[in-house]
Amino acid sequence: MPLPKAELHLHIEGTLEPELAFALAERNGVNLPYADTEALRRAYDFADLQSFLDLYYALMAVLRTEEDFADLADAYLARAAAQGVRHAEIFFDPQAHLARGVEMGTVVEGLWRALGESEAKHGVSTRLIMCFLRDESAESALETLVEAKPYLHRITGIGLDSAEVGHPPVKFREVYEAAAALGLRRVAHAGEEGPAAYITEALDVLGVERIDHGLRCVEDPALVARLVRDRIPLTLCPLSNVRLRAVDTLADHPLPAMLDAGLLCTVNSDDPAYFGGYAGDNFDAVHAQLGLKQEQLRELARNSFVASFLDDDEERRARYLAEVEAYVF
Ligand code: HPA
Ligand SMILES: [Zn+2]
Repeated sequence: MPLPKAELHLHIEGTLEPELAFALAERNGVNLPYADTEALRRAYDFADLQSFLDLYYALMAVLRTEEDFADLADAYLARAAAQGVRHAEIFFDPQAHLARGVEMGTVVEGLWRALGESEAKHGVSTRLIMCFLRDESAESALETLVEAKPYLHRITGIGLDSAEVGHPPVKFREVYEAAAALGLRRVAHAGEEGPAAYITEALDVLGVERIDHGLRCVEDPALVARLVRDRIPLTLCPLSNVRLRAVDTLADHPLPAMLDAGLLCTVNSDDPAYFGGYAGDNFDAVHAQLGLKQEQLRELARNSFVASFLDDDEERRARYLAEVEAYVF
């Protein structure tokens, strides 16, 4: 039995495995410019975040109907459950779908078909987090929030993703204020490729409660001290960092030093279909290649539930935390 954990940094569009991409392409009459799944997998050789994002957005062409989004999410939840994920807070990128003529309702209700039955079917509780694309305009983000208003009963929070450098958090001040006024929780990607200053800005200007990635905080000791003091969670994604060349090899990843510094680190998969592994695979990799001890893996699992948005269900959080403490490696 795998270690129980929460996954807090997971883009549902990044769980599109080549096999499902081809199946959905056929169902929807979409032509993919790859001969087969092997040829597609060979394209997963990324130089940086942008080269990944180009393929990530292109493959979304196969996602058209509620059924497609439901199948995508259900496949993820089945895989996650098999790797010990008990709770998943799932990102989605509505602008990438709206731009292709797929409506907000198709995306949210499609995802919800799978999320709504996830507990009964997979034993995984879920939350949905709507991300804005930071390389799109602030106006577009505000319009997207308006489009989402009929579906806010399904959406726990907002996030910020896509190309980071040159798109600082302050660009999205207004939409984060509007979302806060609507009672939405706030997170943002910061310090993946962008500088540590973007992490500080996300905290100060956007009022985020968690930082997605946050890897580059290590370049700013005063920021590290603040993150430790304020118990700000970081949703790290080790295998993603290797595949997108944020670190040279997994052995170079600062996770052990970050844990030693007292940072509230969590380990997540980001875009598992593209980056070589789901949540449990990331835990296995930091154990095998970064030398994290079993008790450090338990700390990461504990942190994942502490950092989760289970504040509306403390009884459940306590149950999950008890599972972590009782786990025998
Ligand atoms: O790792 C990521 N970083 C930024 N944007 C993203 N969108 C999907 N995955 C990512
Ligand atoms: Zn991400």
